[in-house]
Amino acid sequence: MQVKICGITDAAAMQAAADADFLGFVFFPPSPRAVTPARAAELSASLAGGPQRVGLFVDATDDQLAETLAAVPLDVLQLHGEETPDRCAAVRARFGLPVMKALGIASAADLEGLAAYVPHVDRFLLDAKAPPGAPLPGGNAAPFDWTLTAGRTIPRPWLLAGGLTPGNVAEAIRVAGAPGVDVSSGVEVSRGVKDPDRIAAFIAAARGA
Ligand SMILES: O=C(O)c1ccccc1N[C@@H]1O[C@H](COP(=O)(O)O)[C@@H](O)[C@H]1O
Repeated sequence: MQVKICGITDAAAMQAAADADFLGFVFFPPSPRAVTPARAAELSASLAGGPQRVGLFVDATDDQLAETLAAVPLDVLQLHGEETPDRCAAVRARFGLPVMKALGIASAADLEGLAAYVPHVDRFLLDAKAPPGAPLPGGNAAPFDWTLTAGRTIPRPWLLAGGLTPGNVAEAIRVAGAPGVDVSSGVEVSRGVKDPDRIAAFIAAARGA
């Protein structure tokens, strides 16, 4: 079971998430979890081995990606906007890093859309679609119907995201058949502020599922 804790902004959250497989830094300024590349580098400096560092970008330009990567070493690029398969291929080729493509899922038809991405991405992150009027394309504490992925073969490694919490993650894994999970809001005390105890509880619940 792979676990990603997304939207890390402080050292206490970094420490609590040290047992996760992936840590996410949000490089999308409108997010309450956004960090500068310099801040992410500072936080990363305390990481000896351990989780892979994921940079979350939303329709980023090559310049933004290059500037970020010049400041902070990242292991995975999470593309959480409207990036097309061709754009994923171009990012992967130019920056030489694994690409995790986030896609909003609301129906079985949305899952059919994964096929076009398969040759160009290394992993999927299946999230809810942003609720109407939401200011962010993700990180909205919104779940999708977990039965949509039940019994289906997803043609790449994948993480389940959207509205997960320490209290529902075990059930989500069971129903969705997910091999990994990703959380942001569900381990926060207030929007954008992570709670180390909830992070630890989430990792334990996911691993125990
Ligand atoms: O977390 C954010 O602020 C964010 C901003 C823009 C795009 C994606 C974002 N977060 C990602 O969304 C999933 C689901 O979040 P939540 O657990 O429902 O709050 C999260 O795991 C991030 O990968």
